Amino acid sequence: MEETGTESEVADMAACYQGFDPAAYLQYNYMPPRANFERKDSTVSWKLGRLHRAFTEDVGGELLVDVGSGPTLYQVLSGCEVFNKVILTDFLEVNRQELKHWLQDDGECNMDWT
Ligand SMILES: C[S@@+](CC[C@H](N)C(=O)[O-])C[C@H]1O[C@@H](n2cnc3c(N)ncnc32)[C@H](O)[C@@H]1O
Repeated sequence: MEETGTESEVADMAACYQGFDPAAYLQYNYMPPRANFERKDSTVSWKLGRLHRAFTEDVGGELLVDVGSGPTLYQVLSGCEVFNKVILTDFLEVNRQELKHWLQDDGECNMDWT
């Protein structure tokens, strides 16, 4: 069967992400020195603040679906307060695995989100 334009674009995007390393991504983007959850003036603190505001003032409901979660879940932390169920998604198995490690608390995750 012939691929549609959308299927082909998704396949191209998946190819771009091959070799994606969740541990390196988390280290670079969400750990000091580049990121610091302890500092109020850091980018991650700003993002958490904006997400908290959006979730507490603007939206809420039964189901929150985060598309392209990557190996992170900070983006839904405030959402957990106002949605009954949260689904994290990613087309990379390595990212889904990273999140499963944290959920299962098996000591294999690269970042502790608690
Ligand atoms: C920038 S990364 C993760 C972002 C992460 N939530 C953060 O804030 O750092 C974007 C993720 O989206 C995923 N992704 C891209 N296109 C997607 C699609 N069409 N369906 C599902 N996941 C997708 C990639 O695998 C990648 O892990």
